[in-house]
Amino acid sequence: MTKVLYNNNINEEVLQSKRVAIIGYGSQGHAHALNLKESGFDVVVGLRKGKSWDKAVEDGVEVKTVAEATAEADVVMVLLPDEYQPKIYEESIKPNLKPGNALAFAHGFNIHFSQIVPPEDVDVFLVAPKGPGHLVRRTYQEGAGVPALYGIYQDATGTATEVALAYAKGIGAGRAGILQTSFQEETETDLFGEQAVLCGGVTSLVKAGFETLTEAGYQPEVAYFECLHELKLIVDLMYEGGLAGMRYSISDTAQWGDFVSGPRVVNEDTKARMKEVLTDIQTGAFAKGWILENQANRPQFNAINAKENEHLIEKVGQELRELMPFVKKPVNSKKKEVVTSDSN
Ligand SMILES: NC(=O)C1=CN([C@@H]2O[C@H](COP(=O)(O)OP(=O)(O)OC[C@H]3O[C@@H](n4cnc5c(N)ncnc54)[C@H](OP(=O)(O)O)[C@@H]3O)[C@@H](O)[C@H]2O)C=CC1
Ligand SMILES: CC[C@](O)(C(C)=O)C(=O)O
Ligand SMILES: [Mg+2]
Ligand SMILES: [Mg+2]
Repeated sequence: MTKVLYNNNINEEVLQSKRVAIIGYGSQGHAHALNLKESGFDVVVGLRKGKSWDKAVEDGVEVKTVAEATAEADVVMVLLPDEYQPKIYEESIKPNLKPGNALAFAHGFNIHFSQIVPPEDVDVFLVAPKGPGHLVRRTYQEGAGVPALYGIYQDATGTATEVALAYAKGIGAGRAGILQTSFQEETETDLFGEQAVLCGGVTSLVKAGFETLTEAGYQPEVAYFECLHELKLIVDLMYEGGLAGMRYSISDTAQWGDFVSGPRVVNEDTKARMKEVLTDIQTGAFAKGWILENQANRPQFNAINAKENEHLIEKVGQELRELMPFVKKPVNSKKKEVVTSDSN
């Protein structure tokens, strides 16, 4: 089995004498900055003036411009949206990097697809949490953590691995498990997971189930509870005990239906489509399309996003969630409004 590292395998001393700049204060940025700070590390956040800047100040974090934070730091973690990283790197990060610094990422996209080419005299590593930033923060506060991958692209100082592991421990990943990877493996598996299973796969499955029931005349509220709300409860059981753990709690009728009908819906044909998705990621076709979409100011992204927000499942869900005060309100620090060329 691959070696999994935990807190007691990692000596964080190497990071204690360093200043860490967290560039960006969104989903991942706020979690890394606050977790590292509470783990005892010296953190400065790099931002432009605006919503995130105000939020970071409110949270009691030291905030400077991206250029200033980079110039002061030994470790520079880039937690900007992937699509804006190359421009901000060229303008504000690269001119302020010093030999022996570490340049770090939470996703390998820009290094792997050569959108950022770092100088040879800095370390380059990734620490990629395998979970949304808001849960990296929430689980840390609860005394738990989200697992993370670490990978070294460039080791100019000879200490890149030590620093990366100390960083991963600082954000709480050592409570859940830290695995070694490469930039290629992290980039390709992360893109595949979010497209085929975690985000694209699940939303398509949920919508197809909801539409099948409502188009057959069943109440939208019943369809919402059946296909979306209960999904969390079922996935919680898988998280705790795998597929068998979930199957232990469901009825035998459900388990028989799982065995005979599941493969009618998700089958070899679905797997063939998944392989096509993976090929597009591996060849760089997906990355090229996403880069071009951004260069054109996201016409398709914005149109699909607007249409998705109008789906009946969203309207019904909003009404039902308002009647369930125990359901946590969505985190709204993450922008998802229409993006124009002036936004960044
Ligand atoms: N979301 C997640 O949970 C995960 C993300 N990742 C990776 O982490 C990285 C960050 O993603 P994510 O946390 O989703 O990003 P978000 O979109 O949540 O965060 C964006 C942050 O960048 C800031 N920003 C945007 N443009 C600029 C600019 N021109 N100058 C300064 N600051 C700017 C925003 O500030 P402002 O308020 O001013 O716009 C905001 O603080 C990506 O590489 C992503 O792939 C990895 C694992 C999971
Ligand atoms: C699943 C989506 C993700 O890869 C993540 C939260 O891990 C992302 O890029 O946001
Ligand atoms: Mg991911
Ligand atoms: Mg991702």
